[in-house]
Amino acid sequence: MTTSKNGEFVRRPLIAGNWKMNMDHVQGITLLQKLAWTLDDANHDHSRVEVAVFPPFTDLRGVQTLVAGDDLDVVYGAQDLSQYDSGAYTGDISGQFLNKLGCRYVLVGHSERRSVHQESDETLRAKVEAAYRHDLVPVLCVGEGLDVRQAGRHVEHTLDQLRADLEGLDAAKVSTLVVAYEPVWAIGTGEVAGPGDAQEMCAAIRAELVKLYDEGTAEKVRLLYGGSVKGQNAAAILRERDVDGVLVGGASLDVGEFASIVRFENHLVTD
Ligand SMILES: O=C[C@H](O)COP(=O)(O)O
Repeated sequence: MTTSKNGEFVRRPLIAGNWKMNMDHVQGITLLQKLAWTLDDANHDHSRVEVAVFPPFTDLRGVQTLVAGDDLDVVYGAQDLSQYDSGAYTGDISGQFLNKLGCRYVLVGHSERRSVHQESDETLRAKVEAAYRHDLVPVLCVGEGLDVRQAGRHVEHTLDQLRADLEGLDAAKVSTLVVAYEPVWAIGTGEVAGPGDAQEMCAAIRAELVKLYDEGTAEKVRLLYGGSVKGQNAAAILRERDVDGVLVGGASLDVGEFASIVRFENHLVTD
């Protein structure tokens, strides 16, 4: 996490909670309400560290109503979107609908979409474009599996995904992008990549963005790490220069744990 001389963050950190297929719309509201109270009690400064949740589609209307009704500073996004805007695509959700539900972000290419739903880079590129068409900020997820890591090809593999999914996208759009590096072997396994691994990949991604675009653009892109992040390891990861936030799965379902990740600055000195 890069800070300027006066202690301000150069890029506003983003702490994102991906609820995956957990929390029905009633449970989701309760979870979000408790999170907001907990952060309020801790006097969390949302203008300094942004907090986003990614509930299932069926929760989004309830989340929108709660956020608007209680004037919460927590923002939210969807876990996926269709590459198409409307039409005969049974089961798919248009970015237009997500925009109307007040979503700021949308996950694109989460490893569970790539593996369970076989989403190709071509599809993901179209989804990134669809997100921008509907004023949603894509959180593009990239990362390698265990076999690739063991073969020592993790950087090459992850940068290949990045290039493929961003092909044709202009610098103005990319400057608002969020990229989440999630090594698949660390997702939901308790196996967390070390802060050094997170930094190595985030630095490589930023260097690649400089090559593809320019330094000014690359410096604006926020890079997150995801994979078994908990309250106890978040600060060490977030201390790394090129890591601008975290994408949290399991621990985002536990209010105390997630709030402690959001409040990582409290642990920066002691960890
Ligand atoms: O989207 C979140 C990631 O898949 C990480 O999940 P996890 O924190 O449960 O390992």
